[in-house]
Amino acid sequence: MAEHYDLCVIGSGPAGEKGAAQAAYFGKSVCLIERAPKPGGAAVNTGTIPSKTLRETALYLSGLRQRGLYGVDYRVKSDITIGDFMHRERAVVEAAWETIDANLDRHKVTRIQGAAHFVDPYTVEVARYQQPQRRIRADVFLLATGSRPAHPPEIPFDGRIVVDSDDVLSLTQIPQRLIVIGGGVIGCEYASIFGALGVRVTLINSRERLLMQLDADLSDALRVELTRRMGVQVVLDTNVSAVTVEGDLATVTLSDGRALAADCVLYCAGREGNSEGLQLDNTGVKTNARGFVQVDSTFRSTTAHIFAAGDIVGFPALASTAMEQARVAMCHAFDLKYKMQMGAVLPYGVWTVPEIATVGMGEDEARAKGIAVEIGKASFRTNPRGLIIGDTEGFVKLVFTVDDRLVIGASVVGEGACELIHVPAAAIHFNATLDYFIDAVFNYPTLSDAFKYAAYDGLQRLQRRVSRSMEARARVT
Ligand SMILES: Cc1cc2nc3c(=O)[nH]c(=O)nc-3n(C[C@H](O)[C@H](O)[C@H](O)COP(=O)(O)OP(=O)(O)OC[C@H]3O[C@@H](n4cnc5c(N)ncnc54)[C@H](O)[C@@H]3O)c2cc1C
Ligand SMILES: NC(=O)c1ccc[n+]([C@@H]2O[C@H](COP(=O)([O-])OP(=O)(O)OC[C@H]3O[C@@H](n4cnc5c(N)ncnc54)[C@H](O)[C@@H]3O)[C@@H](O)[C@H]2O)c1
Repeated sequence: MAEHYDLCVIGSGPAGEKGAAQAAYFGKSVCLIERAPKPGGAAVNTGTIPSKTLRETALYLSGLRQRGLYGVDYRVKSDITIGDFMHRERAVVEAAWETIDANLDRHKVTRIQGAAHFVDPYTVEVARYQQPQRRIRADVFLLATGSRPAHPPEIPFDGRIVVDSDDVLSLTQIPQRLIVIGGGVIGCEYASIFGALGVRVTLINSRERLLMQLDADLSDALRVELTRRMGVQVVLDTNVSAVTVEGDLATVTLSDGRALAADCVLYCAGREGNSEGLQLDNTGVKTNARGFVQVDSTFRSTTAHIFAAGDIVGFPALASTAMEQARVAMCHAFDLKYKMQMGAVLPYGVWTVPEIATVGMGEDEARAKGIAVEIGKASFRTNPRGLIIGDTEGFVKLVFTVDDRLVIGASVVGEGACELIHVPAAAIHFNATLDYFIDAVFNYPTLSDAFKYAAYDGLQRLQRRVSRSMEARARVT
């Protein structure tokens, strides 16, 4: 006979864990099914936490973060092994497993290990390793099965020489030459990490800039830093026409005919939704061509009692948003009148070297939409804290409307960007104008203080606009 729960969650990544905890907190009986032996999904096991830990390790061991202080030759360790590189990653991942286990136990969530699929809209069957299948019935389902790296058939993935962002964590040695295909977030982050370790990295992107979703000045700053500080060769506006492997050597042929050789190729050009094994055709839940589940603004799928959150619904596909989407979904599923919508102001952090973070509307997007905006910028070069920590290339940028000086966007490039961005995020949430940054007092010496100088710069740019239009009017009359 099938067991029955108020809620059945499939997947224990950020969306599954937080959705389960949300419903359980409000007294619902919850069962969580996870096919992997450990919880946490891509965020803990293959994506966010491993890559961010490796970044810290690479920055520490290479001494890159301190080179602004002690010179370009500064190094903590010269022969970095894969063991050095991976040691801390394992420790952090294991600590994250414990945190998730404790959270689910505290909320009395029933855990089942196995791969779930639907047999009808209210019943899933769980295939378990060397154990009998188990049937679960529930009033509400949360699909939180995440995404996986896209594997185009023409790329000869072998998990050793041609790898995706999951396999890269199992490399047995640090490559000497690495080709990264894809200048999106994953490609740029791993190019930074391996570049910091001293690996000869070539980063290939089919688009004309890295991280096309960012303002051009931000992605240009990243390209310049990758090239200048880490010797990464950035190839833009170029497609890959073939990847071949012979012995221990990979060759990547570019659309312009060039052939590049390397001992490792990391392919990271997009992800697709983990929906195909769920047998959603037994439920009426609709997906798109890339396997992402269609949901409305409450994260309800095309079948009323089945919700979906996190990477399985596609954009923005971040751990940060996955958790919130799942909480919102559960509030609607059980009418909890608690958190009925996502926050409107979503920060976005990219853990490249340098770190980049944005919030709200970018300058380029605002101008493309015909919104009259001005910007204000301040460099870490003239910021005392920037000088102290040796980050003189970083900067902050505010985007605001010309008419009423309403701050609609902000970005930060440099040390601490992903933390600093929460300052303008709060300002945008509370509809602050530029005057907030003019009036606020910031600790000294801090990088946050740069926002005040960005606001001053914004005022000066506004003033120059007024002067220019007065001069133009004077010329006409
Ligand atoms: C390299 C990399 C770096 C990243 N860095 C960041 C970052 O810095 N910041 C950020 O916010 N986001 C980052 N992300 C994105 C983030 O990891 C994902 O957005 C997040 O993990 C999505 O959470 P989720 O719960 O939707 O899915 P996942 O974390 O993918 O979890 C889904 C779970 O469902 C399980 N599952 C799938 N199918 C079944 C089934 N049929 N039965 C049972 N279980 C099943 C899987 O085993 C998995 O454990 C990164 C991703 C990658 C790949
Ligand atoms: N810091 C973070 O928040 C973070 C970090 C990593 C991943 N993620 C998540 O993972 C998702 C997937 O990231 P991604 O980098 O794999 O994909 P992406 O879609 O962000 O970027 C893919 C890039 O590869 C390029 N490309 C595609 N095919 C190519 C080819 N044949 N040759 C050369 N270039 C090619 C595309 O033009 C694009 O610029 C992100 O959208 C994000 O949601 C987030």
